[in-house]
Amino acid sequence: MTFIETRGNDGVKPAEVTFSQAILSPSASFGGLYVPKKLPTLDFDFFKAHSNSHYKELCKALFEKFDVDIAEVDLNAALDRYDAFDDPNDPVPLKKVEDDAFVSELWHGPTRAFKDMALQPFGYILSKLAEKRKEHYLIMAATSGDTGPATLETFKNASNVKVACLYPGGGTSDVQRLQMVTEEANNEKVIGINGDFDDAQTALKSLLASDSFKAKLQESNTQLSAANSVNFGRIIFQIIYHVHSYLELVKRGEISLGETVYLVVPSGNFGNALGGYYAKKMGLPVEKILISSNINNILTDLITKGEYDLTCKSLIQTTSPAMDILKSSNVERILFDKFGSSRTKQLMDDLAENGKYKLTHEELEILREDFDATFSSDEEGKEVIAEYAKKGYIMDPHTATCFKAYKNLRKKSLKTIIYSTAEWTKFSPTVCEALGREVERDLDALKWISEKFNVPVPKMIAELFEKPIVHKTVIDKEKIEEEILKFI
Ligand SMILES: N[C@@H](CCOP(=O)(O)O)C(=O)O
Repeated sequence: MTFIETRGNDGVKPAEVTFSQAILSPSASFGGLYVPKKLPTLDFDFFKAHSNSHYKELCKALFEKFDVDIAEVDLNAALDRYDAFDDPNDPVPLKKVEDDAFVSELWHGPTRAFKDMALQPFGYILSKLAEKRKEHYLIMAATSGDTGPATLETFKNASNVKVACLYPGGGTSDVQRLQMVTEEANNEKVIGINGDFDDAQTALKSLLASDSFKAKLQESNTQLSAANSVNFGRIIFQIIYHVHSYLELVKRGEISLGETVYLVVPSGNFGNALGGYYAKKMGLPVEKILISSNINNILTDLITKGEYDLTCKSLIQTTSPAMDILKSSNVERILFDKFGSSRTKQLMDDLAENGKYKLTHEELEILREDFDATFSSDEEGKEVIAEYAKKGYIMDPHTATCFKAYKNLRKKSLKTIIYSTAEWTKFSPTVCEALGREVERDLDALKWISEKFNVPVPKMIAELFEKPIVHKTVIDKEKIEEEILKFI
């Protein structure tokens, strides 16, 4: 399997690269992204053969289909990281919350968010590749709260790798921030910026595309890669759990093989939704992917009106900070898949030059064949948290946004998989507030919810509040490059 570029080729970069090249050097021509040249197909026999497979076996089978240039022994070792999840036999539990709705809990890994599903094995693979090639990499990450901790965790003390993690100062939950600023590994640097996630990700993308920055890194014998979902190494792992959750429904007799389902995906940078889209395109029986957002609802506008307009929006802080994003990376991969590289480049150029683009009526119709979208306010999210807490199910504010999509967007009465992207423990004050109790400190909120609903607080979250703050740097975005170079 080779990978091609969403905005076409500039004649300087190779027009096609292998998987390992794409993940080590994820910046494609004209600031584009790498995508598979041709997606493999998953047929009825594949699904039947894997209806009882362990999650790791399914991963291996999917990697085989993608035919990527990663040694089997390394893939196996990477997948062994799922053994440290809450239940190694079932790393992605599926919980029934309604007769026709099932929550796929993607957060049972070490940092309690879905990012671990991809970043745990991806971190092993990337560091192993670097080691084997005797190369050294700076891995950059921009985070609105969950990617940062997961990146730091997967690469801590890894060989041949350093990490620079950018987070918006004041733009994450306390637990998310503590997960980052208490990280002690000496190959990692955490940098708060005076700005929002879009500023952090814009800085990351411009450094990825900057020849002068890369030349400066070269002086320290270092190359540049990224841990965000701009890197296809993240996306490949984010296809698998969609297939797994579907097969789990079949296994439980909730659906028969071939029956279509809805997927409801809380979305910011769109990597999780893209994984669902690729799974659908490869053959997973999915009726539609329903996108849920918070009031930073640019994805809703795109999918319902065909408009992507940054000029009339500014980023608003919400109680679901991981989705406080307006410049959503992976929409570009969908545009490429639907409309090809020259149209994608045109739309991305429009966005860069004018801050907006508009799809034609026909293009919108094509997009809506696979997607529909809606958004929830913080208040609506809290109502959902309270409603399901009464039934004994505690969820985080990102997952809560999904229920409006589940209730309002389905045109057919099909079974529905709702993706839960983070554990409630990362947002306990919001959950407490939703349940009618005001608390000031995370620790009090964690204790109260845990006792009242008999849900555990994982050790890594409880311990955070005792740990020393290691990373105190908070800078203006103009200083990011300088700060990173000091660390290399
Ligand atoms: N929601 C993310 C933002 C980065 O997304 P990614 O999937 O591209 O890494 C976060 O929580 O950091």
